[in-house]
Amino acid sequence: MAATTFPAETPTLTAGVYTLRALEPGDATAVHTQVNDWNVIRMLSRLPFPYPRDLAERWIDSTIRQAHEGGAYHFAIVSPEGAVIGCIGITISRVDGVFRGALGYWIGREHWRRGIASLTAGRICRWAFANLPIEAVTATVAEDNLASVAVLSKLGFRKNNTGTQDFLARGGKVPVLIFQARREDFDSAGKKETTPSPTQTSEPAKPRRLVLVAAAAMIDASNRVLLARRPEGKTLAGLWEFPGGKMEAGESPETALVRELQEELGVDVSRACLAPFTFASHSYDAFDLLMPVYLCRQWQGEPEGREGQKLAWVAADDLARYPMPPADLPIIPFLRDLL
Ligand SMILES: Nc1nc2c([nH]c(=O)n2[C@H]2C[C@H](O)[C@@H](COP(=O)(O)OP(=O)(O)OP(=O)(O)O)O2)c(=O)[nH]1
Ligand SMILES: [Mg+2]
Repeated sequence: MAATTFPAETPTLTAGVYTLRALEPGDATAVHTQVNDWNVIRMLSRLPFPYPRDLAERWIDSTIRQAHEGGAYHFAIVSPEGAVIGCIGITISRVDGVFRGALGYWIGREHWRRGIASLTAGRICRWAFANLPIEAVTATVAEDNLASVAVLSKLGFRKNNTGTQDFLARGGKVPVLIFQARREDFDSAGKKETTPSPTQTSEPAKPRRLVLVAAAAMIDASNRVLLARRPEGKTLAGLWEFPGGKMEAGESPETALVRELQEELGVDVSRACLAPFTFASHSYDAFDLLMPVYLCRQWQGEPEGREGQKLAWVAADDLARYPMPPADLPIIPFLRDLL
């Protein structure tokens, strides 16, 4: 089903001046030359040292297969000059029915200390949370890998556990730190309200911003509800929402919703077909959301994701399987009762 589908290919992404793209057989020489370096390989658990050239070829083949199977997405990090200077990837695992991604990367030694790991790891995590049905990203690093500990901490990962792991190149077990990040760690809007620090409490409280959003539960002839996946780059990326958007100055909620449904889905809805249903009210970190939700059973045109967002028609009983913004959760039981 849609909430658990994985892309069948590794996409091409940009991170600053770098391009992240699927590995190709022609990358084997660059991969081999750079990874076959004790300073790089000692931090990678599954790689032997010395690293044979044909292993680079076989590994690249396996990355292409893994992407087709939805098991892992590995990217070559390509410099503006077109050189492969490192690799980064997310490997998917499923524990107790919950998908997670394990982040792994290496950067060629000549390219260290330029922030490339932070930049590309942040990019891959944001892509993964917006596009894969994962709940968390983990990263396991050798305890003496201070550079990676700094990278992960800066990105918002938290140390979750410790352990030991076999490191092939070091010939035995090495103490490791296991870091984890969740979607909200990469998204300020999704973060829980935090307790202010003592210095903050002595400052006058900032006025809260109220954001008015109009949204629709569009329901088809089979009583399924239309959900849209918030695309990467927006707040709450990767979460499934009711189509809609912010009311602009001077707009009524209905006018805003008719406009948003045309812009986002390419459907024509008449105001008479919008029936007030319920509302959501939620305090996000940065603003208070007030969102009237309308029912809509009639429109013209076939809804399509005009802003690159994925769409899913979801039966009431399946709604809970689609991660939604916290503001929307109280609405689900109402929809279940209705449908
Ligand atoms: N449309 C919609 N927005 C929701 C839902 N739940 C929820 O918390 N929100 C929040 C997310 C955003 O902070 C805000 C809606 O903003 P938006 O980004 O969709 O606004 P928009 O369509 O006008 O897009 P933009 O032009 O501002 O990018 O409301 C929901 O079910 N539907
Ligand atoms: Mg919107």
